[in-house]
Amino acid sequence: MENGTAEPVPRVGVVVFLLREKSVLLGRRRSTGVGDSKFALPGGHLEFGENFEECAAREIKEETGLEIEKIEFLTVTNNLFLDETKPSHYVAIYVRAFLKDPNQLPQNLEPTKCDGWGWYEWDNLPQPLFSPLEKMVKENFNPFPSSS
Ligand SMILES: CC(C)CCOP(=O)(O)OP(=O)(O)O
Ligand SMILES: [Mg+2]
Ligand SMILES: [Mg+2]
Ligand SMILES: [Mg+2]
Repeated sequence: MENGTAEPVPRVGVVVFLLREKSVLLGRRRSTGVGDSKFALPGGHLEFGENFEECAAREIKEETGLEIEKIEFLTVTNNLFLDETKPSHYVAIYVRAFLKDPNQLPQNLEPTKCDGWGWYEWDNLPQPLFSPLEKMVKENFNPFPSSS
């Protein structure tokens, strides 16, 4: 069917593994959409005209106030949320990044969408995880540079 109807279409999200030593930044989502009350990486919808790095930096700034650098593409996953009250379909572009200032603290700038941000050891992640991240962890995905 043509897209003129209210038919849902796949959307693109850029999701950021913001790394600090052996930890990643996670926040518990308060979402009217997908992943409500699950721990998830920061990130969001790719907006028209952005490249992946621009989207990552913008979403991190919007959500946490943090300035990031060394943004690098890692992988892409196809995520179907067909059982949700409002079915959705996201292609998730995963990047990793680092803090420009390692001492900068995250702020919760969107308290209606997130309970707050925290650094969590990759080997000791909180539960429950947002399903796309849960799947990557179960498949032993490693977001860290090989040298680390
Ligand atoms: C679900 C995810 C892969 C893409 C959308 O992320 P999000 O709901 O955090 O989007 P926004 O930050 O843009 O509101
Ligand atoms: Mg956002
Ligand atoms: Mg977001
Ligand atoms: Mg957004």
